[in-house]
Amino acid sequence: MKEYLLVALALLGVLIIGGLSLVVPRLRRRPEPPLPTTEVDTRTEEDLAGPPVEAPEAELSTGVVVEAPPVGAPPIEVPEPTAGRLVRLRSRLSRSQNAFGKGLLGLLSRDRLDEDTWEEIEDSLITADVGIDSTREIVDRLRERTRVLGTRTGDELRTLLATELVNALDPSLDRSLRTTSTDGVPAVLLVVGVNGAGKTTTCGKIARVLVADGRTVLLGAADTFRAAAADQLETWGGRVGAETVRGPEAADPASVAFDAVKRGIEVGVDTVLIDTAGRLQNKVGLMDELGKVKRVVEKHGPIDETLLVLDATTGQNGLEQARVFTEAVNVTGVVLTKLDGTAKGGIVIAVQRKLGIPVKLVGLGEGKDDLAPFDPAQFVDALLGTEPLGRDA
Ligand SMILES: Nc1nc2c(ncn2[C@@H]2O[C@H](COP(=O)(O)OP(=O)(O)OP(=O)(O)O)[C@@H](O)[C@H]2O)c(=O)[nH]1
Repeated sequence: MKEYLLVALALLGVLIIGGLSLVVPRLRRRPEPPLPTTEVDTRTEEDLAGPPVEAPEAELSTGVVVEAPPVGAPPIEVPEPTAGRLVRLRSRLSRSQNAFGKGLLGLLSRDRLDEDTWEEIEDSLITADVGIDSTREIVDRLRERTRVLGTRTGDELRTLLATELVNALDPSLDRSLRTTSTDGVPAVLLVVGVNGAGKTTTCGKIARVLVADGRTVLLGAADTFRAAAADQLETWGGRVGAETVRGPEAADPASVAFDAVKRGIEVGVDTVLIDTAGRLQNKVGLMDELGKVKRVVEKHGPIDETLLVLDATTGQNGLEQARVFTEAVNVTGVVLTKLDGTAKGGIVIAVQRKLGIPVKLVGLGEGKDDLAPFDPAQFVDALLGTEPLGRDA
């Protein structure tokens, strides 16, 4: 009996030891993670921040800093494509539409186009800021054509008016933006204009237009007069993943512009967009400052595009200020902002005629993508509140 008890105890001991040897290693081993159903993001904050941004050489001398997008920044936006924007935003021209569409078309559809009616048509065009010379030309041609063609129906008159307005906008002008890099050197766009015209906003919107079209962009905050302008620009850039080069407050705008292009060459972007200040006491100061920005930037290569930003609501007065800029730098295109805020859409015609420079872009609101490439036929259709009449739109 005693032997049986000893054998049973020995067997029990063997069983316990065997069981433990199976269980203990399992307890020690870390449990296997469950098989992931989706990819797990194992990146650290450093990984997310991307490769470290090298400080440009110039930082040592001028204090210019490159702002990389902050860690944890909101996701990069994909702006809407630019094709057809003017058509989509045509309702923004509703104030001008009343003057042109309702006013002019109403006059033209009167039973008798007598002398008084023609005078009223002339007045309407002048009131809409078309400018005296252009108005005379448009009305003379309309009178002549209605007489020769014996045009009477509303549709025919509308077509004639539209044709004359499009002609006054010279559809043959080149309105493309030169934004493609050549031999690894980015295209450089300088944005000028009086303060408050919408320069910084326009720079941001252009950056979005370029990104939407697949370009890489770097912004240069050479408006060092107003500290908030650089912050504003940086916010615009950050939204579409574009770097901003800025300097300390009241830094030399030319040195910031220089460093922006230098950085653009280093990182190999397609386009460098430079925002400038317009708040200058007098014409000489403005000419000096912009002239210097131009000379210094051109040490890297020629400036590809100089855009003059004009506020459409300032009408004919804005045109006088615009002249100062055209004398200081070689303006290659006009951006007419705030067309949504005026009934005087005719200013586009006056601007082109007076300055002899094509309107390339129009601002139609404060929204991020409220900037459209300018197209004369689409613009006239929007002004008249009509559908395209078989012209190239
Ligand atoms: N309604 C409307 N507002 C616009 C348009 N473009 C710009 N603005 C507004 O105009 C105001 C001035 O714009 P900014 O871009 O700061 O002007 P700025 O020329 O850079 O001004 P400074 O930096 O002071 O020289 C802002 O409130 C913009 O939102 C537009 O097309 N339509």
